[in-house]
Amino acid sequence: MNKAKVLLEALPYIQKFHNKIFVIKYGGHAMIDENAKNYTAQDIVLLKYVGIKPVIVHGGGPEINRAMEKFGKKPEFIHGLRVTDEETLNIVEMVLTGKINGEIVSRIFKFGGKAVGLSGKSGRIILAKKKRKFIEKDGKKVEVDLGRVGETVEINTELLDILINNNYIPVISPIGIDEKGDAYNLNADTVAGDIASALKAEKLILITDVDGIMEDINDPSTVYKKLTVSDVKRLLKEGKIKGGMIPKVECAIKALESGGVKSVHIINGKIPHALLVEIFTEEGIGTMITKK
Ligand SMILES: Nc1ncnc2c1ncn2[C@@H]1O[C@H](COP(=O)(O)OP(=O)(O)O)[C@@H](O)[C@H]1O
Ligand SMILES: CC(=O)N[C@@H](CCC(=O)OP(=O)(O)O)C(=O)O
Repeated sequence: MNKAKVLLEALPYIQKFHNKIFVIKYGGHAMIDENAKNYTAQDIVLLKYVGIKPVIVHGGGPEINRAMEKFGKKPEFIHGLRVTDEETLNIVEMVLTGKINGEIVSRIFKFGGKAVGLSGKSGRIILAKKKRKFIEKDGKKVEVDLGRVGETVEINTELLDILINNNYIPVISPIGIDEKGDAYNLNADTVAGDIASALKAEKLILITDVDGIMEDINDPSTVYKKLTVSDVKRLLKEGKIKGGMIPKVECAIKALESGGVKSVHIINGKIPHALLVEIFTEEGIGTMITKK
């Protein structure tokens, strides 16, 4: 394709999204190598340069697993949530806030962007409380103790508004704080959805390691380009959406139905510049979910 044509195709989208907030959740599975990390950071910087306001929420599940193993601890998950004892919480904060957050900030800086690294504790962005989790056992609902796993009580946008309005790119780790000042480990997808709703974001973009939501999880050619909330609810009921994709679509539904977010996108961070292709082309590259 003619290079100028490619750029011109982006023009209506650049106009449409000027000054709009995009919350981008950068998942641990998408942070695979230097190239993939560079593409994502470059795309975020370009979004900022064309007048979009990106806000980054990151995960880092695989790196937390590796760190836990180094400390002789075995990662354990219940319905996709990491069982988090005190020692694990320290490892989670060390890896997410202490390492990955700073790396993303540096990489954005390397490509010309001004990012500010924060945990959800900073400025009390994520007011959290302990999450109570119930599972089905022998046909009965029983409570399981996930330790220091939290859920959002409230997102405080004050600090984020200041940063966004002064042209910074906030980069947030999914650690919350409760009224007493205790820290909690939260699922990064859920946090991204909550922050997107609180900021009244135009888009919530989830960067992961699969091409989008697939009809058949083993066949990438079955990726859905566009889905509505009711399509997603049907796929959930049919058991076609599993594992780590469940919290993603749950937060997508919540952000679209009650958060005022216009669209949620699930894209593959391993594809070069997937973010730009999804946002600035008609056909996109991943799955776009809308309310109707
Ligand atoms: N219908 C589906 N379409 C695509 N992926 C699916 C589907 N159902 C389950 N998945 C799984 O969800 C995973 C993405 O979630 P997860 O591993 O938690 O990613 P991340 O670390 O990026 O948050 C995929 O790798 C895939 O195995
Ligand atoms: C409670 C809980 O499970 N928290 C997650 C936080 C990181 C995360 O969500 O990372 P990904 O997006 O890379 O999966 C965890 O400890 O792994």
